[in-house]
Amino acid sequence: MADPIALDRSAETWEVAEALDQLATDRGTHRQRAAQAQAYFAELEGNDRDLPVAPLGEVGRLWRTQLRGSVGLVVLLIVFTVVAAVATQTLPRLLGSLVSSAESMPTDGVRGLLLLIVGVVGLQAIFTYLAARWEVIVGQRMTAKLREKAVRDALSLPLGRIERASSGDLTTRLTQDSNVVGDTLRNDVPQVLLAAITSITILLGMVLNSPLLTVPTLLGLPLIVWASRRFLRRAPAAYLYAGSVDSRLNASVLETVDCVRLVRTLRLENARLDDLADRFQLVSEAQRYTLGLRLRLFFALEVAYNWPLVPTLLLGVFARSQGWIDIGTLTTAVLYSLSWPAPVNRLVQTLGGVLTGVVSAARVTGLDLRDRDAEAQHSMPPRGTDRGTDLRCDEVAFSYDGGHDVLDQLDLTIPAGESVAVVGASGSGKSTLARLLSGIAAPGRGSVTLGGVEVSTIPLPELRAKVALVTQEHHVFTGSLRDNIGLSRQQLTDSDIVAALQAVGAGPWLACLQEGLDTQLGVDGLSLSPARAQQIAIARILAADPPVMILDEATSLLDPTTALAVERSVAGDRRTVLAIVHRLDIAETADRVVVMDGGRIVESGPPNRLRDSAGVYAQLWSTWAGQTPGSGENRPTQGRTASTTCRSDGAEGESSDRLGWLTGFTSRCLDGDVLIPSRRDPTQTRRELTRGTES
Ligand SMILES: Nc1ncnc2c1ncn2[C@@H]1O[C@H](COP(=O)(O)OP(=O)(O)OP(=O)(O)O)[C@@H](O)[C@H]1O
Repeated sequence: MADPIALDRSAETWEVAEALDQLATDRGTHRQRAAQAQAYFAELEGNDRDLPVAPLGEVGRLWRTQLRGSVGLVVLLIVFTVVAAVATQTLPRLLGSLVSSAESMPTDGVRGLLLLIVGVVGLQAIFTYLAARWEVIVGQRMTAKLREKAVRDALSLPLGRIERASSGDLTTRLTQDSNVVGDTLRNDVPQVLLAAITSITILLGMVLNSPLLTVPTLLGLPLIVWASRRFLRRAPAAYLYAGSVDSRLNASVLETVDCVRLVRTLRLENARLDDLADRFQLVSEAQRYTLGLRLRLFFALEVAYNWPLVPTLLLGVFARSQGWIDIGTLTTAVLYSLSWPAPVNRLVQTLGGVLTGVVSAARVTGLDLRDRDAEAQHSMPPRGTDRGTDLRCDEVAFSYDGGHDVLDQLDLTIPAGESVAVVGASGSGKSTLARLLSGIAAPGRGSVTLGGVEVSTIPLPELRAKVALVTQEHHVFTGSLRDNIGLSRQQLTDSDIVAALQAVGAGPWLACLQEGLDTQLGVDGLSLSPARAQQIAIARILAADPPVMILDEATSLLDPTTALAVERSVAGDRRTVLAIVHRLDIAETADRVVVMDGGRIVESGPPNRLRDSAGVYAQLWSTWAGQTPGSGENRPTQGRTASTTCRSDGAEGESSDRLGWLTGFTSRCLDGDVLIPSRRDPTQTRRELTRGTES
């Protein structure tokens, strides 16, 4: 996979600026240019680690969806805003009338006018208050809905897509981008609305007062339009770019924090700081570019909206001297000219905020896009007739990102109820096979079926109910032990949960817990070792009782005896099981062993038959048996069990999981390609990691 950091580095700021300028001058509609900008950045990034960004046009759809159900509130908001703006703009006219008629009008008339002015000021204050209050109510409602939608979209993203994306990108969208959209909806959009309505009412008031004295203000308008258009041509792409590099900075910070122990163990602090500095450099360059765009806009607009005051005054004095207007009209025109810059200034100041919000909304809406992924097909009508739970691969080929085929002409049939152990060298394609069988990815060629139905076309809920994939990754949710297991299936009884825990060898340490299934886990609760967490992850799936289970080194952190017992429990009840294993004593317990090499199945058969033949498995076995003390012919390893002694706090004591913990920890950090900045040679670092693990 191309290195995103290296690609970013090659994109010097001037190149970005040049490309942005080019985009801005290209012909085409605003929407076409936004699409071009997105295509450009996709190319610049040269990888699909970032989640998709919705076309800017989609943002309107998102906001319309958010508005649904709040239309009444929005209408009220607009009414309050318009009334407040009109009241504000009536004041200069009333003051002008007061000035022009002060001498001629009787005292009662002046008093009436003064009362009217006081009334209008009161009206303006009340409606400004109501508008401000409604802005917060509407904004908060929409923000809450948006957050819910973003989290829902993130949770329903295809697994393959989440795996490809960096965690920083997803986190940035769910936190920072969602916050920005919320702020925009709560603050910037109402401000823009109020400023736009106020500007229009001022302009209308000016024209009604004196078309002649409106001319200087109108002369500034072309400059406003030109500067705004220029800004809007360049800004979307620039803000998109800024959002993207910001995500990468966050990803680096998150990953460093996530793997902080490993960073310390391997003394990678300086490498991580260098990586952060490089990414921060890109962020500050992008921010400098967007700041430059804003400053140029502000400068042009400052000139455009400040200059009418003096010409209006001069023109007004001249018109008065000619007797074309009275003193009240002149006063009103000057008051309008004085009040004109404020809303226009507010409009411009909040424009940058609105644009940032639109771009963040495009990034949040991007979570809703499901193109380019196998899982998109799960919404297609199922192909084939459902005939149970046998798994079948026919002439399957698969490649990652259009690279070489990592699975090639692979044929495999697993009848319902059979347990199959898959063994083979690292990189032979075992995990890829597991991903295809569990529907995370679809084959490039050939077919993968479950009970005769193409896996990639089975609706996701149905597929998830039938096939469970358990990997080395495990997670303990904050909550009770009961909740942690019970969330896999509704209406599980305590005895079901205990049975699932016992099936994964957790019985002894469960007995140590004073609060039993009520024991709180996670933050502020009992902290479990990774091996215990792995037991919980498997128990959770066992409790769900799916007819097909695919285990991808799912017991790697458990001690050998427990691992063996767990794999046997999983295969019980004639469940269909495909287990990827590195330890051959576990493979020996399967009905059949399948040996993979170079993306193909090179051997398949009962373990004892394969062991007695002179094939690949026999060689693997003799190597493994030679390296593993205690292993012997046809005899699974009697491994060391983690000694379980109850500690005073009710948790289990453990002695043999530490190496497993470090191995799991390092592999997690490496698997995500998270830890090693681009300038390091990954092979070298892997070697360092291995040394660190061994020592
Ligand atoms: N996300 C990915 N993107 C690109 N290539 C990948 C990806 N995942 C795996 N590969 C490549 O596909 C090939 C098969 O990998 P796979 O993980 O399926 O093998 P494996 O037999 O499970 O290896 P291991 O035992 O080390 O887990 C390898 O060459 C690997 O580098």
